[in-house]
Amino acid sequence: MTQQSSSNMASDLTLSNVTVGYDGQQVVAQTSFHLAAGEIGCLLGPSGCGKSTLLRAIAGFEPLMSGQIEVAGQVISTAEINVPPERRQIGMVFQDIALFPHLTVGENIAFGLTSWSKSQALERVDELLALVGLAGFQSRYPHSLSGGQQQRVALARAMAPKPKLLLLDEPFSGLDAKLREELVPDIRSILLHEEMSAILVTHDQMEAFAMADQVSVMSDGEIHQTGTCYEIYHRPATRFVASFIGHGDFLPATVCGPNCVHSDLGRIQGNLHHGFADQAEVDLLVRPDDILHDDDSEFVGVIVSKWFRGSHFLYRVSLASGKVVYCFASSHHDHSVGQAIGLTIHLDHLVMFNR
Ligand SMILES: Nc1ncnc2c1ncn2[C@@H]1O[C@H](COP(=O)(O)OP(=O)(O)OP(=O)(O)O)[C@@H](O)[C@H]1O
Repeated sequence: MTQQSSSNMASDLTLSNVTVGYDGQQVVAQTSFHLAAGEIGCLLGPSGCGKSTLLRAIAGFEPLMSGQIEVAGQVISTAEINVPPERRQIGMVFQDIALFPHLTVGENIAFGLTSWSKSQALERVDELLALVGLAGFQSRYPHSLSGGQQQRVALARAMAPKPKLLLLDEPFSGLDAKLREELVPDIRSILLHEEMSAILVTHDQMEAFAMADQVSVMSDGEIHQTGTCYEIYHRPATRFVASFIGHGDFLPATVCGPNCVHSDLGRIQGNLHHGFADQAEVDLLVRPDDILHDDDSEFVGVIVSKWFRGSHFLYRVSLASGKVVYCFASSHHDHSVGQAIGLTIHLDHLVMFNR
């Protein structure tokens, strides 16, 4: 069989009430999400929450206890059906890069192209090397490449046969922070260029934000929320998502109308209905970017700690009540711990949870 070199047809992925476990013990329970064709999804959560287990189930390495997985409308896993991994047309990239050390870069990338004609395989290798920024590296061996270059080759190898879906299991965690920051957006562009649907597993939210169109936030074997990066940060569906994503504090507050709340920050009028009853006692989520330093404001807080972040300062400030919150300030506003600074509140959509 010869393979056409036409562009990849991206596939969608649907998980419906998927439960997976080991030795009869559930590890991931009743998880559902849909990833549109050509999009990059992310499973984000703390260590041990079941991200890799779910990814391995999608790849076909773990059978389902119940539920269903579909790729491009075709059912590949249920409790009764388990299409073998090699017949799923799903590519994988792992944290431990695992290139074949005795094969050249070109041979590594061509490894899954045995059913392609030689000329098409060579063309595909050249195309991918150019795409991952390693044109001319065909004859090099893996040991002569940097970690970042090896990860690019691993990506090219996984993409070479044009899989329906690419699974990336913490592929950047072995790389240093600077390299990761450079590589992650590049890999996103490469996947978009190849129109390849992909799922990234990570516990690093900055990586998720830089890479994903859609993030599923997991804890203890459950997906708490699937949404865009903006949604999971600004509209967290659960307390766990609110605390796990970004910095933030919960302030005790009392509802004072359909889009109004009263707390230690005073009375705040939001711009969206929050859905809580009048006078309800709630916890209000306050992010660093909700409280800005403003020299002209009479509402003050006392700095209890500070971090210089280059473009800005992140302060922890104590309010009159003793509650401590984050405050965001431009990096020119270098104040000392113990100093009182003016604050303005920029909370327009109110995120609240029952107390
Ligand atoms: N082969 C296995 N047999 C039994 N239990 C397992 C097996 N693999 C994983 N587990 C357990 O399943 C749970 C979820 O593990 P999993 O590796 O899916 O989590 P994770 O979110 O990917 O964690 P990490 O980010 O640390 O890799 C953990 O409690 C783990 O100990």
